[in-house]
Amino acid sequence: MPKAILTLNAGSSSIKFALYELGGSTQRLLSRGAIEGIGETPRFTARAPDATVLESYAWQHQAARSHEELLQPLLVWITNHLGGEALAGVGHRVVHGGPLFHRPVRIDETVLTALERLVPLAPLHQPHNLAAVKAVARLRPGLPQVACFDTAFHHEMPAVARGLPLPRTYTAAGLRRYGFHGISYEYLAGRLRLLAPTLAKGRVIMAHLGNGASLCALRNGRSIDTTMSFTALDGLMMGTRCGSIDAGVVLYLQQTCGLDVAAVERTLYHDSGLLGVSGISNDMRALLQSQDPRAREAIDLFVYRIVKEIGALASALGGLDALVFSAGIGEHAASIRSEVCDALAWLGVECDGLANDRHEALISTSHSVVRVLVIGTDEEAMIAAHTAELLRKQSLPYPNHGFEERRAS
Ligand SMILES: Nc1ncnc2c1ncn2[C@@H]1O[C@H](COP(=O)(O)OP(=O)(O)O)[C@@H](O)[C@H]1O
Ligand SMILES: CC(=O)OP(=O)(O)O
Ligand SMILES: [Mg+2]
Repeated sequence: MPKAILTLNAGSSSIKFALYELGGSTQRLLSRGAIEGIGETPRFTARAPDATVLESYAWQHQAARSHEELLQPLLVWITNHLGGEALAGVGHRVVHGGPLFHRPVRIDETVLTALERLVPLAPLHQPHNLAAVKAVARLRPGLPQVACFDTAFHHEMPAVARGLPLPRTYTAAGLRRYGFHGISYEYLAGRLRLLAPTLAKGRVIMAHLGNGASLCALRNGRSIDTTMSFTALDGLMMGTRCGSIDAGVVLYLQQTCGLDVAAVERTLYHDSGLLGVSGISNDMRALLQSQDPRAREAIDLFVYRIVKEIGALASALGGLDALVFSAGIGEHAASIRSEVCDALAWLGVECDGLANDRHEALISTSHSVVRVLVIGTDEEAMIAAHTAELLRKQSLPYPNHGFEERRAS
């Protein structure tokens, strides 16, 4: 019976998963899927690598459901699908690793407690990431769980890129720039090394444009700066998040508009960005199809902020050799890519319209000083690789860890 790794990326409205067979030194994708519609009418879908549906299950009634209740059918399906209990471990996307965690780590009670303390630094993600960890610990005590961090890839950014110009008492307490989407950037850096090894050693900017959006500047495959910072609220405008904003706005919202802390958090994380500016949707597809001028205004601001931040990161890199688009918008929205590229003509970016419309891997012309690429990201594959590596290092079979100790006591 083959051993397998399950990856979980738990968010507020969905839990994305992937199942990999554990080979000698590689992992083979068996299935990918999601539990979607959490908080409304949840449904679970598992697909084969070719996207055919293997299993689909909808809960009967709309209800607030625990992660445990939501993950139970997934674990049962995995057991049946694999022909027995064959999971070797679960790898989680955990968005914030804070100052302590800068590589994947086996999760025990101590690790979990440390990660809980980071919830205020990633209120949109961390509580859901950790709820999935706790649910798996209850459903499958003894099953090894590994946390892979969005922040880890940026850990070695130069000190100047990590700094925040605040009094030392605060920076000493951990207030610094961390950066996110690192699992995605690590995957993309690996893909670029395979596709264009020489280019990968150069000055590269990657644009992860999904619901959350950020840019990463890489030199020789390593992050030297990124647009998100202490929290995943900084940098680019996003689906519902504002991105970089004058800190004075936060004071004004509280002091003059009378918003309390919870209302400020809701405004900046949930009600801003594409949704807030358009008043229509946080979904780029809906905005691109809309005739409403507010949709265009939101898209213009989204593109403008990307272009401006690319200029800033190109300065940090001292020039630019390659620009990589990725994630939902970056991989699929040709018009957004072409608007960004057109505005970067001064930097030597020249987009090939036909290649761009066809979503080809290389979308710059042969004259373009900067190579422009579209690379699909795969955070799940990266999490599976890290989880498998860590479990191998700790050599199978696994010793019992903190969760069981607590249960036994
Ligand atoms: N064909 C498309 N054209 C334009 N935007 C798209 C397309 N497909 C997906 N998107 C956009 O991608 C975004 C979601 O990106 P994704 O990487 O899936 O986000 P996340 O993983 O953070 O949920 C949404 O704004 C969605 O509208
Ligand atoms: C860190 C972050 O913004 O993640 P996501 O894009 O999944 O919301
Ligand atoms: Mg994502």
